[in-house]
Amino acid sequence: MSSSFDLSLLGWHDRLEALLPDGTVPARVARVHRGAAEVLSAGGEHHVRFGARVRRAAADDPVALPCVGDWVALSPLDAAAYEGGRYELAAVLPRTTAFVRGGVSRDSRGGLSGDGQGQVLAANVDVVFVAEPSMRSMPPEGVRGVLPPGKHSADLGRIERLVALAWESGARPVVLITKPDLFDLGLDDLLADVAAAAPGVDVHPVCSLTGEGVDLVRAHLNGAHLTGAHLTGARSAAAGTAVVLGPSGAGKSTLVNALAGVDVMETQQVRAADGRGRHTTVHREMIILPGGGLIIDTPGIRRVGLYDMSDGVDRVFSDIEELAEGCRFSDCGHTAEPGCAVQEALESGELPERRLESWRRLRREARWMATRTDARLRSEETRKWKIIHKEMRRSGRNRP
Ligand SMILES: Nc1nc2c(ncn2[C@@H]2O[C@H](COP(=O)(O)OP(=O)(O)OP(=O)(O)O)[C@@H](O)[C@H]2O)c(=O)[nH]1
Ligand SMILES: [Zn+2]
Repeated sequence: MSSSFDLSLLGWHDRLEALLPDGTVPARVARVHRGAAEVLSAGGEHHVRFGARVRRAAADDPVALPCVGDWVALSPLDAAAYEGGRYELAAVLPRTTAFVRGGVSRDSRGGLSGDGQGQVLAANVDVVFVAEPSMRSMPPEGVRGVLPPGKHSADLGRIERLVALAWESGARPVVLITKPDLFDLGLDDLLADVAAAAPGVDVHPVCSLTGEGVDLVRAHLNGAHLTGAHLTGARSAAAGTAVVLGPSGAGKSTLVNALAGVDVMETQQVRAADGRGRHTTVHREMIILPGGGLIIDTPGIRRVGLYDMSDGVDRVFSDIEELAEGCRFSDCGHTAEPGCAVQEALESGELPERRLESWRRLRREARWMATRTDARLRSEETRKWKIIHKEMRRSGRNRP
């Protein structure tokens, strides 16, 4: 536990300095266990327990629980007070962005307001790389038969969903078209289609095998492209924090290896016949890149595609939202209503049918997710109270 870190390589910047309580030491959470965390401070790696204030806050609202990516304040402990640790985790510094599952909304100023039931999966992520392979052997869901040669099979709906999630978290999405070497013909078409599906989002091809485009990815992490409002005041060269989302076999681990310059993650040989990878496992939750910047990769983040994204959906489909403002009726369903600007755009070809359907599907899904999360939490709550009541009855019986 001795290697030390230059905190700016972990993304520490001046604005955070001002938020640090007196007498505490800054650190970044690399991993969380029950009631404790592994953190990186300038002095090295520490295992720290949550202090009383952190535990109390988390009992009121799980969103207050420290999570991977959090900047935290450590309080020194004297050796007698706590054997086995030199610090305790005294406070979580305000988050700039957060991947949250369930029960939390973002207020108008971008802050998080929990309803006591959400869970933060990763905090202070600046960039979300959405990896989509340039080709794959299987036709997209619902499409039967062999794909015509030269026509790409990128899943635009999936890209839209992941970009929506990125916006929802407060981070900036960047779409990476992986394995471009397997599909040079038609790559321009693919890039154009993806750009149309994710307006306002950078789209780059990146080949982890030849290294082409990897520097561009790195540049997004090294502050060269960091322009988000939440970063104003930050040193321009501050190292960025990223997550990589995308389907299994998209080449996420290979890309992280290429960025890190070493095999931090195990990748498997491509199955030559179909270009699809086999599932690979994660070995570390936070990968610190040599040139600065880091990648957070946790099981929770890997499943993030399943979670709530209602605001993000509105943003990724801002073109449709804008069109809808031109509809005659404010509650227009965009089907057969008179004066529907969305239908007009569809007829003129300005709006692809696929995109409107994707929007409808994701909105339905986001709504369904929200109700399902609520239902699950309600039943968990009921179960918890049943246990508590049972224990109260039992301890009542045992009383002399
Ligand atoms: N041709 C080519 N193959 C690549 C490229 N990048 C990755 N691959 C291969 O694609 C396969 C899958 O890559 P991984 O990095 O394991 O994919 P992943 O997205 O991490 O997959 P999961 O861990 O299952 O989520 C591996 O066999 C890689 O060698 C690329 O740029 N070009
Ligand atoms: Zn309409």
